[in-house]
Amino acid sequence: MHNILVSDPISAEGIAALTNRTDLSVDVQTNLSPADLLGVIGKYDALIVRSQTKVTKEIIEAGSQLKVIGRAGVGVDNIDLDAATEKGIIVVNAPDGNTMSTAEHTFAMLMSLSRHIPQAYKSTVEGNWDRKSFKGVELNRKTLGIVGMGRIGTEVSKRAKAFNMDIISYDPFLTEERAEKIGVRKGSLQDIYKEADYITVHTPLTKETHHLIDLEAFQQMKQGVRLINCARGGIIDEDALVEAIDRGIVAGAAIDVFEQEPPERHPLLKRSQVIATPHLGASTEEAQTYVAKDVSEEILHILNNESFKNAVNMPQVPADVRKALEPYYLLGEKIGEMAIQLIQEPPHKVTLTYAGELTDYETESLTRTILKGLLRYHLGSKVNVVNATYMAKSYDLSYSVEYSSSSLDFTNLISVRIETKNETRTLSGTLLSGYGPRIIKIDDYSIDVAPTDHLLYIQHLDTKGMIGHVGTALGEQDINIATMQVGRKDRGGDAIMMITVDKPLPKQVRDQLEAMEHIRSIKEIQLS
Ligand SMILES: NC(=O)C1=CN([C@@H]2O[C@H](COP(=O)(O)OP(=O)(O)OC[C@H]3O[C@@H](n4cnc5c(N)ncnc54)[C@H](O)[C@@H]3O)[C@@H](O)[C@H]2O)C=CC1
Ligand SMILES: O=C(O)C(=O)COP(=O)(O)O
Repeated sequence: MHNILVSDPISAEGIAALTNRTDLSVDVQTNLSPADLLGVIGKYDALIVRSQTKVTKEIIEAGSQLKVIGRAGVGVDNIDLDAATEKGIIVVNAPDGNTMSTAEHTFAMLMSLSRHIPQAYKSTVEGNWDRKSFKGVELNRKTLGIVGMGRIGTEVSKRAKAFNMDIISYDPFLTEERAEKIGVRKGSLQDIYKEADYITVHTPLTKETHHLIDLEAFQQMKQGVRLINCARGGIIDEDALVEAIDRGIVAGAAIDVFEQEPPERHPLLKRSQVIATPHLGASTEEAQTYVAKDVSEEILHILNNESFKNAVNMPQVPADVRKALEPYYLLGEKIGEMAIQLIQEPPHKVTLTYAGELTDYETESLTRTILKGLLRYHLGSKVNVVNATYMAKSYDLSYSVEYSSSSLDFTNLISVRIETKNETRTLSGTLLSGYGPRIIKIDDYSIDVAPTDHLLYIQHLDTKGMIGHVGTALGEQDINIATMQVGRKDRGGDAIMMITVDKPLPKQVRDQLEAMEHIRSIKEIQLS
């Protein structure tokens, strides 16, 4: 039974996929204080939030069972992503469900701002009939600057075009081709400041976008510019906006989101040029149902160990790539697990090489799986594909990935080279059609071994009788040999045996083998 906590108001219809399940327990508790949440989070496997709940490092650390945090919406700035990644908790969002609603809200704000609708409404219901104070401006033939041309920015641009606006946009990922296709001009932030009559922001709130629009930016803007923020409080510096309004640079601002929510008597709210809504961009029947449905589906997939698509703290793996790589994940994990057991000292560098048909795929997810196998051996189950690269870095283990055209006549090949201060070991494996994962090379020795639970790797001198001696020693202690592979470099030189046995070796057998003449080293390899 998995326990799920929903800590912000969410569409009941949207989460029906979770609440209808008898194998899940879903608690909806939308009035928890941070202290309450801290007290209860320990028993939940999944947490679903909107923008209200602040999922801090402290909450994440107290979430000892947490596997997934679902954001029923887009912005994840209320979730400490680094803390979640460090703990191996997947964070998923619902990136598409509220695009239309937020674009429409932005447009409602743009129009309200131009025609002073909120101010005029207030005046009218107060009994006035003031037709002079609320003279507006047309959108027709005005220039709209859009900062952030993602999903919402693009939908806003379509609506603005229908109003015959000229659109100039800045987004680090906006190419000339895409700009042309959407029918907007690509420009810099400075171009926008110089030319725009209206500026609307649609970026996430990040370190880079925090106070992106500050006093210096306002000083470059056209006198009488109007601003809209339906993205995140903090992208526009609120104090600078107040100053820009007071200096007459900004003629009006429409604000849906605030640096602190609720904004508690911020001077902005005292300016008659400012209209505001309480973070309503995504608040429609439709958007709330879509985002809740999307995030519920993702949570179900994650709790059932199925593939999912909207993780924000690990790479997205398209379904076709995941399907193609699925059988390699097991091979990769086993190779990682074996490689770490071949070395005697802490590793400082790992090089992964993919060859054959693996070079056709984006292999980041496979890399994470190999690192997971490698790190788990010492660090345990706290390592998973979400935090594998983070964990590697935090243990000063650098890793790199190479693609090779040489796959040693196999259709696919994964090699791991693991380096310590004094040793370098390499291990290669392949997925043999019809046979599954095989280890086909250790250092310079070719072998053919299935990565089963108990392996015995013996380095010895190539001399007669070795196989018999080892076989007899194991047999006498009731250790059954399932398979045995031998390999040598040169006649009479270094040789290896790779033996698969049915159970771990008792210490006395190990000691006995180690004491045997011509045996150089014995390594027991346990795979999970
Ligand atoms: N008011 C509300 O209720 C809602 C607010 N939002 C906010 O709107 C934001 C945008 O949402 P989407 O369009 O769905 O996200 P998106 O991810 O589709 O688009 C964001 C765009 O911002 C661009 N960007 C990032 N840094 C930038 C920078 N420094 N300058 C210019 N562009 C930059 C990205 O390249 C991307 O194209 C969200 O991050 C969220 O914070 C989203 C939904 C509802
Ligand atoms: O999706 C987003 O980023 C939003 O800002 C919507 O926030 P909300 O879910 O309405 O609290």
